[in-house]
Amino acid sequence: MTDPTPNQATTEGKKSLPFQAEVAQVLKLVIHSLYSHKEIFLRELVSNASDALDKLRFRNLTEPELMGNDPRLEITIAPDKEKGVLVIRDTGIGMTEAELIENLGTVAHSGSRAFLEQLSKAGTAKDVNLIGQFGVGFYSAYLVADRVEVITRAAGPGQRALLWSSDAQSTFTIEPTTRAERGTEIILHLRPEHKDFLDEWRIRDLVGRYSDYVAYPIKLEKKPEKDEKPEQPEQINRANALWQRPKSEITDAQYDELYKHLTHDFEPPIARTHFKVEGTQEFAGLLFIPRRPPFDLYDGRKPRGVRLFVKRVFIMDDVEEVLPPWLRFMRGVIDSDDLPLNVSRELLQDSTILHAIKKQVTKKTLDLLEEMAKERKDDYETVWKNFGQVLKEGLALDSEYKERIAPLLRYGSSHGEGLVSLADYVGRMKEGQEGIYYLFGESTASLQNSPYLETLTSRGFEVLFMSDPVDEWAAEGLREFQGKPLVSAMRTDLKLPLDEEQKKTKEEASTRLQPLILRMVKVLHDRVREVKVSDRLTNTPSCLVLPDGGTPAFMERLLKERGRGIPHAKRIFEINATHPIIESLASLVEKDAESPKIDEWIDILYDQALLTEGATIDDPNRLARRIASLLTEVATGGATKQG
Ligand SMILES: Nc1ncnc2c1ncn2[C@@H]1O[C@H](COP(=O)(O)OP(=O)(O)OP(=O)(O)O)[C@@H](O)[C@H]1O
Repeated sequence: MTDPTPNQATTEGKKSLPFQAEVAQVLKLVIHSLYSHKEIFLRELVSNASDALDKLRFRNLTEPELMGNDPRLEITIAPDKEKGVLVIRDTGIGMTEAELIENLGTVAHSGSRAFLEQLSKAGTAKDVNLIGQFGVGFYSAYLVADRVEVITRAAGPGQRALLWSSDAQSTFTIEPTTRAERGTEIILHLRPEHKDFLDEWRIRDLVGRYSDYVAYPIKLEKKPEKDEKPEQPEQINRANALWQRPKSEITDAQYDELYKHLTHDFEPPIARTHFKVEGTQEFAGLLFIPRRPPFDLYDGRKPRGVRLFVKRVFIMDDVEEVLPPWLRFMRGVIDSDDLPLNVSRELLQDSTILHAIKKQVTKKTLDLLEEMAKERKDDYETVWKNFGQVLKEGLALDSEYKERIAPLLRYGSSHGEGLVSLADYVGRMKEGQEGIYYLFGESTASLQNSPYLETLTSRGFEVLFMSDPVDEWAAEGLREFQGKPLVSAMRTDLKLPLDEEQKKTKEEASTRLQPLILRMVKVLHDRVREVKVSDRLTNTPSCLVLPDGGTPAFMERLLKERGRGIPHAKRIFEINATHPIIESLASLVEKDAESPKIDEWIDILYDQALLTEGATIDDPNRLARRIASLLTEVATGGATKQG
């Protein structure tokens, strides 16, 4: 490091000093960068001003002479279109000469050093884009200005005002100047192509976007036109970081107002949690659950809605940086005191601080949901109806949180109307019941009449109804609850307990129906994996059940519609030995194995089972013709030929 030597006086009282080599390097990059977000300069300079005000307020506690009789703590932005100059002024701590040289002539602070390390790794100029990923504090002024002047006067009696100036070549100058009040003024001589930063609306927009919650008032000072009277500067930020204040001081209406401001929702949120985490990382959080689903919940774009602030300065609003994707419906604010302001998105992703924050925020969100589920059941049902689908994704995506998500799940059930929790279910389980039965299909209404329920409900076993596309995947992720496995009522391995009598009857039926089973295998061999006697049916003649690892028909169809078709696993065709159709068919096979009716009926039974399973049939017209012909036959009591 080369220490600048403050002894090169040129004209009276004016010193010209070289920048430290690293600063020169940063400046060169800033100036030549093609970085598209040049606007961040304002955020950086306002944040420096806010830091300077923080420092003053803090030191003034023990050195009240610093503030003296000027209690103003504020930031002013003053555009001057005539001169092409933008001024950012604060009434903060200011800088002494030594500080000015140290702070604006060397790279001593963490951000820029890390930036330079990144650069040396990436190989100098080739990666000018890096600058885009990285704020560089004060030097970002040169993104838009070709010359920057800093007028500063350190707080406290007896301090001199100084003017620092540089056009970002290899040197800067310092000279005495006049300034009546303490604080710092950054004067940006904007390059011609960046004169738009002098527009009032542009400044308002940028302050609103990045610095709305900076704790001090940010005022816009308008230069009066020739014949106009000067106006009082107008405050253009809210300066009210509600989340940093104690809960006891905040009303519901204030919380709701902030929520509406952040989300543009016209309804208040259904729930909120406001917390401060202290310890290794310090941050404040204020999270809301919207009453209705935000429009971007399923559109595949990165959801935005939880804003990350560093010391009240907005950094980004990528929900997924602070919460897992299955909590993407949350809205609100996280404000860290530990993250560096000028950290890049890429660095953020690797940041251990951010990982720790994400864990805590996830925990706080789950705490809120749990509390609602226990204490505000009706509201929780609304939350569940709106966001349950998203929350369930967590079962498959994040095994770490499975145990916490499981008690929050709610399903329709054969037990009756309304939603039930897994804990309710387990509490009602029958003796000898091995698992938590569930049935997957298009809607609760269609599931209620499903043949797959027949035996289960007749034995008094409750069955959960799952009708979200994500359910199958989620149930597989969950696998069990309180030691009870989740068992699909459609699966082949249902393992219903059979008593000796039932076992005997089933074996006898299998033997008795063997010729029919063989015939069915012959007719359906390319469509089903196996034909067997069922122990799950009571009123329905036949059904299709899933082999291990098979995907339910509804899901297969959905995936196909989304262009992500998967191979179809052949089903097991189960027949109900006591059903009159099966009995008649079996005796027909015995008496008249040549009858063309046999194969036709088998086809019809198969198509019917497909419909019950929720699948589509290849040729609905053929099925319709066959049913019509069967009915005609019954109606006429004769032998009409089928087509
Ligand atoms: N408005 C100001 N008033 C007083 N001091 C300032 C002001 N602006 C900058 N400084 C001083 O200059 C230093 C360098 O500023 P710069 O923005 O480059 O980095 P930083 O703010 O220290 O670092 P980082 O941006 O990583 O937080 C600051 O640490 C501060 O001491």
